[in-house]
Order: sequence, then structure tokens, then C-alpha cells
Amino acid sequence: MIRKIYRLWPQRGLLLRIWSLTAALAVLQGLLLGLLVPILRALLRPEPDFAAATPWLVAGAVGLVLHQVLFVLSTPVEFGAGTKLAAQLRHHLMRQVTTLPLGWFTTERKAEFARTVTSVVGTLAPLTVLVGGPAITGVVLPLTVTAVTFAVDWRLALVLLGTLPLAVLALRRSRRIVAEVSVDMEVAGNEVAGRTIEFGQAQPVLRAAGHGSTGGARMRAALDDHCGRSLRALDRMLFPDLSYSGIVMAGYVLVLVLALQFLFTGTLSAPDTVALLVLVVRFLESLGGMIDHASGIGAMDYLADRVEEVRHVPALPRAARPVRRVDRADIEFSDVTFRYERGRPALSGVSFRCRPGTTTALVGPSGSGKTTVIRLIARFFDVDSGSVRVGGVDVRDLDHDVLLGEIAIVFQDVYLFDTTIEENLRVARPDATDADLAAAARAARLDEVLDRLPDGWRTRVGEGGHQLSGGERQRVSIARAFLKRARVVLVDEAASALDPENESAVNDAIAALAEDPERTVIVIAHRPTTLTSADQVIALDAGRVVETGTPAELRDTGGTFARIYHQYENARSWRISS
Ligand SMILES: Nc1ncnc2c1ncn2[C@@H]1O[C@H](COP(=O)(O)OP(=O)(O)OP(=O)(O)O)[C@@H](O)[C@H]1O
Repeated sequence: MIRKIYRLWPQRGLLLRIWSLTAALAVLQGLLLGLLVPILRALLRPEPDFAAATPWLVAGAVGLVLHQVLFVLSTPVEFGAGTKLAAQLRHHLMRQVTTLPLGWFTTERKAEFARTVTSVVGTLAPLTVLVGGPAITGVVLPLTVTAVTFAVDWRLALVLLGTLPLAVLALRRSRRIVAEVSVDMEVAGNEVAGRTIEFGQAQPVLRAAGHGSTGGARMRAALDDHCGRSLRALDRMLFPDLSYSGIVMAGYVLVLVLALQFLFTGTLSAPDTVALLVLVVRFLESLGGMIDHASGIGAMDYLADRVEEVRHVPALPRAARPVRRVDRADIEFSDVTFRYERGRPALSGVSFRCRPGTTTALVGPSGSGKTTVIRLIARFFDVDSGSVRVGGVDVRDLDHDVLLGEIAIVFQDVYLFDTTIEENLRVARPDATDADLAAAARAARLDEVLDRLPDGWRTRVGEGGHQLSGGERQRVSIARAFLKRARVVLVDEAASALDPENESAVNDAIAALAEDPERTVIVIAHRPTTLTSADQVIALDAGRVVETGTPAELRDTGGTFARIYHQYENARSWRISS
């Protein structure tokens, strides 16, 4: 356990200092107790021999001072150590996720990662100090006492030594059960949290149905389940707790009986018996105290596994000698096949080429693989076979930062940081001048939005950008692409209807992006205007390219493109007439 936690931490200096001070204090305590043997031997006789006891008493006094000094030294090291350790691990995890494939960041994993960085690390770090320390004492002190006992009476030392593995086995069992129970309780806790949110949101419905104060059945079921699981958890932990205490107690009784028997048979002197009984009490006390920390140790085990899960996600493989320059921004798929973790291949044998200065429209029914094409260009994932090339270089051989520096992605659900519009644009190029910002805003038709907002560039957009409409957020995103001077722009056009002003602004902005002869634009197209203005259309179906050509060539073929084009046209005329 201690080794597992130790390996988990990126910087081990602080942990090492805390734990070595704790271990040193435990060894010193055991040795100080051991001094009782020569002291009692010298003093507990018909004629006490103070001269013989004096060096041991002096050694004891020096040992006590040393103990106090170590204790004073360890206090400031431990003070705030939990917070420092949490910060170290959090920084490490944050660095680690920047190396992961972007495809790893699904909604569930993002939530899980947020929980790991906040609550899991926040609980684990203080536990390593509050529980890790006593756990080390609980092992080191009994071992030191056993070693001292060996020097006095090997028979009793063997009994102590025999108690240790039995106690460790019982403790392990208890720890395993705590870990299992923790998972169970977390599932029940998440269910209660989910039902509580639902309960809050469903208040109008519940009240309309006359259940406002009594609550919904699902909420009650979740609470009952949580209560039931808690009681079962307590039941499950009771037996291992009792068996551990039983083993420790049996060890104590056995040593007591044997010590008295050795005393009365004359094989153990009275002073040694007294000293050994004191040692044994301390041995059992610190060993017995471990059960109080069993749940803490079990929790540490479980939390450490959760952190390990994130730490062991394989990073994107990096080329040994990555290419750091791309001359042209053309994109080429050669016989690409790709499958997500589960399911059938999302793309099979896909080949196409997009030249700089052109716009390519990707079309196809839902699930045909359009988004996957975009993800593979930005190397969210690596292909299973074939290759994706940007500027003639396989994206796996390109330096990842260079690749991402060339690409701008305009998602449907653009995420904006909870700060000003200006800061949100500067993410694309932190050293941009005001003139650069203004030019990018003009090209993306964001300037019209800024003119309307009372605080202009300094308008805060709210969490995720919710203070702006979908079309306005897309304009911010397109402005970022201009500012970044990205030579590859990948756009996922909003599938849902934008208001006419936003729609025409976003259309114009995408068209303006395509005017740069060095830029390659690929759009997942959902609007007839985008489809007709594209230089090339690639129609996908079930992960395969089924048509490639210009819009004019494909419009009257009766194929996938023609069908989708007419559907979009019909939807648009329906919207206009309704
Ligand atoms: N993260 C994922 N994990 C597993 N399967 C996925 C994932 N993303 C997409 N898929 C599957 O891959 C296939 C292609 O999906 P993709 O999102 O590329 O299609 P699409 O044409 O963009 O669809 P839509 O128009 O609905 O967005 C689908 O069968 C989809 O279910």
C-alpha cells in the first residue's frame, strides 16, 4: 500500500521526508522502551545498582530529547503537507492529460477526470499524511519491539512474530472489504445525487401531481437503496474488524500466559518479565490501533487506483523525429480504416484529397462518419490502417503542436471560456495586436455582434459562452481561426436552424475563410448554400466514400448528395413558409 502511494506521487521528496521522520520516531520509541530491560535489571534487585543503571538512564534521556527534536521537526513538515501533496498530484495529472488523444475526452471521462482531480486527489492527499503516518508506525514499531524482544527472550519474540502475519492477513481482508464497500457506496451516492437533481428539476411536475412534499418514487427508492447499502456495508465490515481485534488480543493473552509460566519456572527473571510486558503492551497497542485506520487505508487503496486509472491512459505515440514544418496545407486520406473502441468500423477504405484554396463539403446520413473524418485530421485518434496526411506528412510523424497550430476547428457546440470575448479570441494567438483582433472580428462578422454589446470586447460570455447565441459563438470560433492564421479549417456547420442574420453571417464568414489560397477548408455541410458553393463534395455512407465530385456534377445524379441536397432544400422552404 505504502509502495503504491509512493509510486503514485510525481515528486516524492515531501512524502519521503514525512514518512522517514515517522519511521524514525517509531524506531526510536521501540528502542527507548527496550532500555527498560537493562534499567530494570539494574534497579529491580534486592540491592539496586544505580551505577549500572546510570548509562542507560542517560541514554534514555538523550533518546527522549532526540525523540522530541524529531517530533518538533516533523510538525512543520506535516503541517499543510496534504495541501502541497494535492497540488503536486493535480499539476501532474493536468500535464498528463495534455498528452492524451483528444478522443479520450468523452463527456463521461471529462466528468470522471474532474472528480479525480478535485475530490479524489483532495481526499487522498491528506489521507497519505493522516493515515499513512500511523500505518507506518503500526508496522515499524511492532517490528522494532519484536527485534528488542529477541535480544531478551527469543521464545516470546517468536510469539510476537507469529502474531504479525496473522494480523496483516486480517487487516488485508478488512481493507479489501472496505474498498469493495467504497465502490458500492459511490454507486449508491451517485444515484442519490442524480435523483436529487432530477427531483429538483421535476418539482413542477411533482407538485402538479400533488407529490410536491412527499417526493418522487425514484428519489425514495434511491434513498432506501443508499440506506440499505450503508447498513449492509457496516455488517460486512463487522466480522473482519472483530477477527483482527481477536487475533491481537489472543497474541496478548498468549504472551502474558507464557511470560508468567517462564517466570515461575525460573527461565525469565522478574525485571525482564516486567520490561517485556511493557514492550508487548506497546506492540499490541500500535498493532491493534491499525484497525482504526483500516477504513482510511482501504479508502487510500481505492482512491489510489482511481488516480492510477488516469495515469495509465496511454499517451498519443510520438514520432522519434517529428516533422516540425508543413509546407502546404493539402489533406489526403489514403485507404483509411478506423474503428472506435466498440462497434463496426466508423470509416472503411476512405480515400480523398483536398487542395489548398478549396472548400470541401462532407455530406452523408447521420452516423456515416463525417465527424470521424474531422477527428482523424486533427489526430484525436490514430487510424487503424491507411494514412492521413497534412501537407504530404503523415499526421503521426508530425509534431503534435505543429499539427494543432495548423488546424482550427469550428464545432457546432463551440465552447467559450467564462471570460471576455477578447480573452476568448486571444486563446488562438496570445500576442495578437488590437488591429489583428479587429481584422479577425471583421472577417468573421463578429464586429456586428461587438457593436451591439454594451461592453464590446470586454463583454463576459458566461460559462461555456451561454450569454451568446449559437451563431454568435460560431462567429467567435471562426474569428479564432482567422486570428490563428490556421491553414486547415474544419467546420461542423450547425445542424439546427440559426436565425437568418446569424446564418448568413456564418455563411459569409466560412466563405471568407476559403478565400485564402493557402487555406484548406472542410465543412460538414448542413445547408444548401454551403453545398452549392463548395469546390468539392465528398458523400459518405456507412463509413465509405460513395460519391466525389463538384456540386454541379452530383446534383442531378440521384445519388446520396442529390438526395441530401433536396432534403435540405425542402427543409429550408418549409422553414421559410412556416
Ligand atoms: N466516441 C465514439 N465512440 C464510439 N463510437 C462512435 C464515437 N463517435 C462516433 N461513433 C460511431 O462512429 C460512427 C460514425 O460516427 P460519426 O459521428 O463520425 O458520424 P457523423 O456522420 O458525423 O454523424 P452525425 O451527422 O450524426 O454527427 C457511428 O456509427 C457512431 O455511432
